[in-house]
Amino acid sequence: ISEREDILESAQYFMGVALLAARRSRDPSTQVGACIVNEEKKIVGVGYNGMPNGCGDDSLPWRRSGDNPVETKYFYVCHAELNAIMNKNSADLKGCTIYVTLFPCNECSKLLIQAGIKNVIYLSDKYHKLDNVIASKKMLDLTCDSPTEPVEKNVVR
Ligand SMILES: O=c1ccn([C@H]2C[C@H](O)[C@@H](COP(=O)(O)O)O2)c(=O)[nH]1
Ligand SMILES: [Zn+2]
Repeated sequence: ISEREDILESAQYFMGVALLAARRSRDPSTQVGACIVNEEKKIVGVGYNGMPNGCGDDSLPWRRSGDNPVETKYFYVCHAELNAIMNKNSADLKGCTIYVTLFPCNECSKLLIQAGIKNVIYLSDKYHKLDNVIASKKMLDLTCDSPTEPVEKNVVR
């Protein structure tokens, strides 16, 4: 029997899990998935962006803009990274790697850092010009073991 040559590399596999999680998101504009992996390369938490538990899928707004910010999604939505941390099935996340389909915002980076996550591998960096993402990168550069890395898009999709 000949050896298979198209086996997924582990980074592609974990980003694939993050992409699958993102498909659960009800956000009409940006769906984000996150997959946290420990040092033994085991998945310990998965999440996607969504409204808080118990708030009901249609009770809060999904719109991006409006005269009243209370009528936009931003005050309500739980980010994928927060949900991946909250869904963790392991006591602690020290030394873990997170695979995330969108570069984490500053608030998520603070959570990742405080949880002990040491590597961030991402797919899209579409908000790289925003101040919150610039600040996020500064914090991750100071705390991560290796520089935050993009995954080759064409290999994952
Ligand atoms: O670190 C992050 C940053 C953003 N998200 C989520 C939050 C929102 O649901 C979308 C962003 O919506 P836009 O319409 O593109 O502004 O992404 C996240 O989960 N993690
Ligand atoms: Zn965030």
